[in-house]
Amino acid sequence: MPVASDVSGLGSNDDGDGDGLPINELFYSLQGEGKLSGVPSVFVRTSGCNLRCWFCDSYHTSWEPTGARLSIEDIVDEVREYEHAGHVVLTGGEPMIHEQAVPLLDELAAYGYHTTVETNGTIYRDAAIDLASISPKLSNSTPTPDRDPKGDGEWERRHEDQRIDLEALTNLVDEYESQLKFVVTGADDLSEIDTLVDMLREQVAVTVPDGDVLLMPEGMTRATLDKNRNHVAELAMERGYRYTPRLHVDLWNDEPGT
Ligand SMILES: C[S@@+](CC[C@H](N)C(=O)[O-])C[C@H]1O[C@@H](n2cnc3c(N)ncnc32)[C@H](O)[C@@H]1O
Ligand SMILES: Nc1nc2[nH]cc(C(=O)O)c2c(=O)[nH]1
Ligand code: SF4
Ligand SMILES: [Mg+2]
Repeated sequence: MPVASDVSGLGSNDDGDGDGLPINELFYSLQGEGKLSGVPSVFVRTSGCNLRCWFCDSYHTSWEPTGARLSIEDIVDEVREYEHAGHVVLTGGEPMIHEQAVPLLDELAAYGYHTTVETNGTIYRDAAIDLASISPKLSNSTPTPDRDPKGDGEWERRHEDQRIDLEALTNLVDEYESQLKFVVTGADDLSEIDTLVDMLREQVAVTVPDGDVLLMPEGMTRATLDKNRNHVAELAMERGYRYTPRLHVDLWNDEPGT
């Protein structure tokens, strides 16, 4: 199976061939997004991303990546401390930029965990993934100079060039149980989503039901979600796609470690 080789964009968190993974945070919460919303889960958040969405709710994994390198063994030991959790969510940043995500997922599978990987869908890896939670990035995510949180649009071109990789998306959808989770900012996004879903349906060997296409309101705070969620819910009803809440934001706003 092909593996995307360009995993650049790590900045200071480039893990090369080193052992372990740069971890930004590890915490226990409820899965807040997607088909498994509400399920108690341990979150392992890697640092570093190959994209730069202007709205990224995990700024310290993308725009300013920070984290400590932990061995696979130490990560698994920490996960196992949360004895009520049978689900692990590997997220980031972009977890699939890290080659060491594969042995981590193997080890978690060996302990019997259900694994969800939250990914932007630009990199395919052959790994022990029970649910590929794919969030392809629409043009609404591009850090144009007017909405760059850090600079003057230096990442605009690179983000735009890399945000969709149809081959990686096809492999992810063909090889894993999956959901396509789009961040929606308005009605204009729907034609872009329809076009991408149609293109994918032509490429993949499996069926992609409308129920596996999820619309998620943009918003890293409760206040922003209050403005966006009803409109996005109505768009999901109109189109027959599924709506996903951001349960963690509803419950805990933007508190870290939730
Ligand atoms: C921080 S990302 C990490 C995983 C991966 N890089 C990705 O984008 O899918 C986790 C999830 O949060 C979503 N997300 C990030 N910022 C958001 C925002 N402001 N509003 C809604 N969803 C957001 C992403 O689309 C993704 O589904
Ligand atoms: N509770 C909770 N659920 C989540 N689902 C996906 C998340 C992510 O950041 O990938 C996330 C998160 O950060 N918190
Ligand atoms: S792809 Fe994910 S982690 Fe990377 S900038 Fe976008 S939302 Fe943040
Ligand atoms: Mg999050």
